[in-house]
Amino acid sequence: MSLLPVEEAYRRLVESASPLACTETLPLLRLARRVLAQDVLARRTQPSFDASAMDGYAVRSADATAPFRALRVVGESAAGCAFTGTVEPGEAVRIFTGAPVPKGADAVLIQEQAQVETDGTVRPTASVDFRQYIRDAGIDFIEGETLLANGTWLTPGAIALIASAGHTSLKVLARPKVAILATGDELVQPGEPVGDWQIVASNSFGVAAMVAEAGGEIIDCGIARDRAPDIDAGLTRAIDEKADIFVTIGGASVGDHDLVGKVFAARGVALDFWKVAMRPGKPLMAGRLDELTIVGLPGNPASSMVAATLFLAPLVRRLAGLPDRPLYRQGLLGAPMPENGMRTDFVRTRLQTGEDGAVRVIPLPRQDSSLLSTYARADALLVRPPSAPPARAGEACRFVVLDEWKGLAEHN
Ligand SMILES: Nc1nc2c(c(=O)[nH]1)N[C@H]1C(S)=C(S)[C@@H](COP(=O)(O)OP(=O)(O)OC[C@H]3O[C@@H](n4cnc5c(N)ncnc54)[C@H](O)[C@@H]3O)O[C@H]1N2
Ligand code: MOO
Repeated sequence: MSLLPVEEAYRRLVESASPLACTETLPLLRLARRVLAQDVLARRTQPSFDASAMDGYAVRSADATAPFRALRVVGESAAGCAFTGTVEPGEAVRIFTGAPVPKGADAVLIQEQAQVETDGTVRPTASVDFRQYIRDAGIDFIEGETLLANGTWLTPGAIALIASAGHTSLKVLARPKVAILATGDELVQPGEPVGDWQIVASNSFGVAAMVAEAGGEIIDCGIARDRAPDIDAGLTRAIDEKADIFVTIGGASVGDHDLVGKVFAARGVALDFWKVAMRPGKPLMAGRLDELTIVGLPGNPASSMVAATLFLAPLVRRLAGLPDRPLYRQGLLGAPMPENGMRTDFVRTRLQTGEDGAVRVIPLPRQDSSLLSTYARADALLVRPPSAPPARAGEACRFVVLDEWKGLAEHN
């Protein structure tokens, strides 16, 4: 099989995917980072009464025009406790922010513009306009109004709006379930004794963190030995647990112990592609087994993380119903780059924002795909297209931010 261009692999694996049909009903405190699976209509009007926007006095605006006369304070309206009488000419009602404006009053005189006399009356020191500092009933929303449409990504603001509109729980899209299986005789779980020739399985944890951030739910299938029945059992578990995506790590290349592809073939996985023209991450595999999407990540740590960044995380976001996040950004090369080979090179880099506001993309010194120390230090992947000619520092380039929080908080 020839190497598939990165863009074509993205089209096939990510762009062809659509949000899951599964929904669940969740309470307000669990709605963060979810996507609505229903329209949200206001169950009430907010505010349901004319409310004061300031602390002061509810007055008739005609009474607050020069020459100012003292007004008799006939009561108090506080938030949650209304004055039920009527403000007559020459009268005022002490009022606080959020409190109902009493009948008769048509403006709020802020207390900074009210002189309290020794006899308890108040004298305006400035005029107030008709309806000044009054929030009209329904100014935020009106009962029955559609506030949020099906498919909306629930931001903290949206969740507050939902609560205000009188809802306690809502229907949202289920999170895609992503089963992750590490493969390899050399792997031990973190915390287990590491024997001769062994290493700690690390990729599954990096990939799981990425999947969770993209809105997925993890099914940890642990480590499979380099034996077909072990890998097969992982796949069976993914199916039994109704995973939407089955991710394998390692065993994707051409070695005698790289069995993932063989197991998939034996199980009837329809392989869409194997091997993408990228470095690192070349032996990436994608296919389907009925409703299950299969993603075979390469084992080298940087390879699996880069492939997961470019394909798996966007796929999870798609299934979760989240908006696509633009992967590629523009910057300037922070160092000269040599001519590139046939695969798109994703170079682990630091980002630096100059005084001119431009983001400079600076390659880290050691790029071997086994190096997690380099990967973890990187902010971004510099994209070097296939066969790119040598480039000078300062030339325009594209890069992929590895972690939105780290990458953008520090550099945009
Ligand atoms: N003759 C060839 N050899 C290789 C080729 C090739 O085209 N021809 N491709 C190379 C490339 S590129 C990559 S990438 C690797 C990927 O190989 P696999 O996907 O089969 O990965 P493994 O061989 O299982 O492991 C590679 C490496 O990564 C370590 N590993 C595996 N899983 C984990 C894990 N969960 N956590 C941490 N580290 C892991 C493993 O111990 C190996 O050191 O193949 C090249 N070879
Ligand atoms: O693609 Mo491999 O990922 O070059 O190390």
